[in-house]
Amino acid sequence: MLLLKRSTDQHCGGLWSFPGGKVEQGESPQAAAMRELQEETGLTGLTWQSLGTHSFTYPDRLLHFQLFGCLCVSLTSLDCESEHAWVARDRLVDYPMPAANGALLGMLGAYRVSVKDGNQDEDQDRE
Ligand SMILES: Nc1nc2c([nH]c(=O)n2[C@@H]2O[C@H](COP(=O)(O)OP(=O)(O)OP(=O)(O)O)[C@@H](O)[C@H]2O)c(=O)[nH]1
Repeated sequence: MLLLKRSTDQHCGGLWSFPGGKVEQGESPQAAAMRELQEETGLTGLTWQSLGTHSFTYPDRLLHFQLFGCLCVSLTSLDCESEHAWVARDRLVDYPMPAANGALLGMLGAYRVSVKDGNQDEDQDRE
């Protein structure tokens, strides 16, 4: 899984978060996820899966999340402004994240990845 370290001037600054951001007017949640991934990491995601929705209230804002999983098959375009880390699913707990992410991590349990490559199913390690 790809995590980005939030800059100190952002909401939840200094914590690790998934690539993402706010949906713009007239944009679908998946289109927003694809755009934010591209803007924040330079990557293009494939085989997008919706993993569910979650609402969380911070002291200063109410947020509605829609979480997607995708594969990033080619990493040659990786270009993150912020510090980033590729983290195995079972190590995500080692990275301090915003309070809302507790539930998001639970939703990742529904994410199953396999890439059809000829007759073989391969596990993909860049989620
Ligand atoms: N991208 C992202 N945002 C998260 C996560 N968890 C979480 O609580 N948030 C919150 O979701 C909100 C939207 O994220 P964002 O700040 O990245 O969105 P953005 O890039 O469109 O906004 P900006 O351009 O104003 O910084 C923020 O309040 C952020 O703290 C997460 O895992 N990833």
